[in-house]
Amino acid sequence: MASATSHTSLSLLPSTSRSRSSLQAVASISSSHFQSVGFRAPLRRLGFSGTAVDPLLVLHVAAKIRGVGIKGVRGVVVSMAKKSVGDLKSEDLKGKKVFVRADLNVPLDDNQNITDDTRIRAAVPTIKHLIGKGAKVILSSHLGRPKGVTPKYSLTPLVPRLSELLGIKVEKADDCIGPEVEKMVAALPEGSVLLLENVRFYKEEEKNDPEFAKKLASLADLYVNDAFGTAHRAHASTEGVTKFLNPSVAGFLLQKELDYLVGAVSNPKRPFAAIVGGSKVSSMIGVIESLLEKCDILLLGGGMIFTFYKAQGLSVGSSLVEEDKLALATSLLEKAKLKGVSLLLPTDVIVAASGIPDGWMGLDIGPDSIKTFSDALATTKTVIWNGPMGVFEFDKFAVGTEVCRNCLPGHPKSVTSKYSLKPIVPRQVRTPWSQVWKEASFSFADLYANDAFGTAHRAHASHASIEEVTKFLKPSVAGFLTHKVAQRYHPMIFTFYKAQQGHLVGSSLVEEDMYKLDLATSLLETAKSKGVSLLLPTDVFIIDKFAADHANNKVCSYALLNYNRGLGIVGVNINRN
Ligand SMILES: Nc1ncnc2c1ncn2[C@@H]1O[C@H](COP(=O)(O)OP(=O)(O)OP(=O)(O)O)[C@@H](O)[C@H]1O
Ligand SMILES: O=C(O)[C@H](O)COP(=O)(O)O
Repeated sequence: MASATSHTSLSLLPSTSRSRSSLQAVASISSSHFQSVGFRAPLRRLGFSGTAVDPLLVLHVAAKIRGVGIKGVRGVVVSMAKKSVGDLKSEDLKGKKVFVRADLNVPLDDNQNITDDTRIRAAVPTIKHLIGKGAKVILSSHLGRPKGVTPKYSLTPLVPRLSELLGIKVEKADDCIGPEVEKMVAALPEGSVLLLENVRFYKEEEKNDPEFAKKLASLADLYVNDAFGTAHRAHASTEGVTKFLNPSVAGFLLQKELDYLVGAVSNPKRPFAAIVGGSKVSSMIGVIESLLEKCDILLLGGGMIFTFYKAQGLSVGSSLVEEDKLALATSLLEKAKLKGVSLLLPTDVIVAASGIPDGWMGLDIGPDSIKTFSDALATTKTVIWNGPMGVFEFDKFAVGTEVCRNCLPGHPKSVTSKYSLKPIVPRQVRTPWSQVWKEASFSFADLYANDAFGTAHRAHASHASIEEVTKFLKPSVAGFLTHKVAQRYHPMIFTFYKAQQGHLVGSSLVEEDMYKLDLATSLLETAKSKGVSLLLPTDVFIIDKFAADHANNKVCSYALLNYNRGLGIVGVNINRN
């Protein structure tokens, strides 16, 4: 696929020579990767050639497939010897007080509404099983990372949804230990649930303080851990309590995830890839070392990559670096080589200006890396994933994580992850949102005006109130603000694209008359003859399904807007036929 213009470097970063020299136009990623995402942050190519683009990858993977084919491994799920809640008999549970640690760390909006209840729903089978057998469930969780008692991290907003899903009225305590809680526990009838307050309101929780663990344990007769998302933490309510409660067993969710994980790691369908991201290499040393023994391809992303870059002598600006782990990074790279594991580091990153004047921070992997990673993932049969590729909490740095997620083999079943991707999957994507919105919201109005210019680029998948609504309300018109800005950033580039034979412009604004097309061609030629570097964006941010249906889609002016702001132009390549 070629781009609209030559791959000229665009100097869009602030005027430090280092920045200039390292920024290039994005040109090599297929549009399908970007149908639903948009880049609006600068890109920096890192030139990390040592391990990133691995020409031997295909051969290596083919060799692994041949090697493994002989063993004939087929996606075996290995059962853990650990006891689970399903192993407990009715007589073990009837009338018993069961301390259930779940991970109810759900996202809440500013009004304390749950924006994604996946974790609550995931906890339900275990709780229902227990109450169905006459147990008294003492339900515990953390929410967020509070420092002391913090009302906005109270578990109270979860009570209605929990009650609804369980079909019983869930009681809620204002604390998680102490005489009041003990009283409430004593009053619990069989088959009921008492939700304790956020266990992290006590600093002793994260410190795994034995006294605190003992107090929690004293509330119950036995223990069930179903908090998979928190299973990597040795906290009082996850690890500490097990020293005081017997039996201590896994809940259904934890058991299921462990089965997948153990199956995936000990007996993977090959090629077997591991994706390790997140913020720090220090917290992943053990994971990486152990994965190097097992996997064929190791993809590294997130903040930890900068320690690897720095260890290779590359400049990393103000990005996250663990200075004391440079030697470790080098040794991990060497170990990968030794073990024949294709260790892929991103070759480019998306950067953001930081408060430090001369600094930039790498906050997501860039398009080239995404392409490399996607290609690598396309060859695999098993993937385990821990940690995001970038600062996914911000839309513009969530792209690497999101695109990799979409490339997973057999997505989503073959994946096991400590790191849940659900916070970055817009809720509407997972529900039949067009139907929901059609019935719920759009029926309120007779016609529609969109004046949300700042959100105008959001038509791709998730924002029904911007694009989907227009299918149900006629007329749908621009508000004054949207109209004004659209006029100002008149996307003339598409006339130039069209004038260059063969470029697809979808439904973008083109001045079709031959005069304008000829004019555009002659301007391009004049620029050439005068030796002027006429730079057109090599890619643009589009709305709607550009790749699927070029004819009926529009290309928005965001690239130009960003160009004018000096923010960089990244997004979807302009295709040639
Ligand atoms: N390039 C980056 N620079 C800084 N932070 C990053 C980068 N990429 C990802 N992150 C951050 O990493 C975090 C996730 O990392 P991780 O899974 O290690 O969790 P953590 O909470 O940081 O660490 P832990 O769970 O070990 O306490 C996310 O909050 C994400 O914003
Ligand atoms: O959301 C999560 O990753 C889990 O609930 C664990 O939360 P934590 O990272 O704050 O321990």
